[in-house]
Amino acid sequence: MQTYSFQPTVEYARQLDQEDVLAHYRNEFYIKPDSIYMDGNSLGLLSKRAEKSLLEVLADWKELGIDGWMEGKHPWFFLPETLAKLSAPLVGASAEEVIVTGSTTVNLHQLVASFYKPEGKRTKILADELTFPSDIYALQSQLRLHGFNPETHLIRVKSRDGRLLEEEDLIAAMTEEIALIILPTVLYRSGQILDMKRLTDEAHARGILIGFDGCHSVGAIPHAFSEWDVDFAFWCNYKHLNGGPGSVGSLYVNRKHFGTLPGLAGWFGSKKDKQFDMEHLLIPADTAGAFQIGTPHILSLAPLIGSFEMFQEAGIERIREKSLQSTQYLMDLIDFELEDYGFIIGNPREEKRRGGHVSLEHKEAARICKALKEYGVVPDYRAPNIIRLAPIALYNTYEEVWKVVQILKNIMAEKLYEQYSNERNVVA
Ligand SMILES: Cc1ncc(COP(=O)(O)O)c(C=O)c1O
Ligand SMILES: Nc1ccccc1C(=O)C[C@H](N)C(=O)O
Repeated sequence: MQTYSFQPTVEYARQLDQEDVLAHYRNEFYIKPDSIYMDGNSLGLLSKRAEKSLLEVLADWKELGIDGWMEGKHPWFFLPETLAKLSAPLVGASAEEVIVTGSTTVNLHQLVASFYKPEGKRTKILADELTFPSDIYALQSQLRLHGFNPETHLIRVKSRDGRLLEEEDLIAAMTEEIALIILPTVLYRSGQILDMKRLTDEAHARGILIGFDGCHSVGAIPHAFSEWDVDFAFWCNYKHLNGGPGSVGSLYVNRKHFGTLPGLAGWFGSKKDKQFDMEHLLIPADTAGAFQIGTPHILSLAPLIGSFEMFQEAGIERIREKSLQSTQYLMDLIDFELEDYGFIIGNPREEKRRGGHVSLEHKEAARICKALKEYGVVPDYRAPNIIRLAPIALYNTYEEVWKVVQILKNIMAEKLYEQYSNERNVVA
């Protein structure tokens, strides 16, 4: 890639597209004509390879029935492990430390049930006030199961500005009353990346275990969970990883914790060769596979085969490089074109603190999003005032980014958003 040096012209967007080493991946996705999809951070688009692997698994079911478990093109019995091997490099882990299973919220429940061990004064869980609500609900219910009051035992670190979290504030809250810390890798609204290494070091220096919710980072930025010595993590595969609505999620358990009994046990956590002995004594896998519960959702795993292959081929470093450049380009265009219209860029500007989406704030955000949809752009809205825009490295072009800003400028200049109510729809 040439050095990036912002110019506002469409010719410059086209030049960036010509230099884009990942450009050919766009043809591998189903892209709706006359629509610009900027929502791959919420639900990634379908790729032809994901469709193909799903159809292959369906064909195995059609042909083989029960024998698909061991004899299919992608033997179902090992699919969570096969997919773990393909995706472990995305989080900087070994294959055994990852398993593709459950969903984000279920995996959080499993990991808290396994690693939250209140003892003496150390009984509280530390999280933050900006985290995704499902995580908070899960933590509150886990505390209740242990007989604690979430009001006193779930500590939510405050944000100074309602957008970002300061690592110092998180560290200051790591007191001797904290047994476990759960934080996002990337915040779902502002797109801020937390310094996972620093937070892990500080937690461990105080004898606290730490786990991360990687929903908004895995597939968008590189991670080094094992090198950073993170205790555990969990994430979904339907956003940046394009696994399809409700596709199976993933979890990571640091190998130093192998052997920890799963808090929520089930027979798919067994050692593979023991599972069908059907003994009433669980012999757990000696890998992250131990944290599986029941039968894998094979049809919701299948698209991940094709999708993960693409990530392996494209490489997360190249994906991050393009993502950084296209979000920078988007911010530069916003600064240049939309100065007069009351927008605030709410994500951090520094490369090492920003994830894969731009968080654009405006008091009319809900209806600006409705107008964007009407004019062919798919953004997403997060109440009360955020428009999230994610140029995705594998399928969005720089010219699309350029067009999005032109469309937005027209919506603002002509006040086209005024035709809509400034309220969210049922799903965002
Ligand atoms: C950061 C974060 N955590 C948790 C969830 C919940 O995931 P799921 O509904 O797949 O359990 C989401 C998205 O839905 C999310 O963005
Ligand atoms: N699971 C969903 C189902 C329906 C609509 C959106 C979602 C999301 O994942 C939203 C996303 N977690 C977010 O960051 O807002």
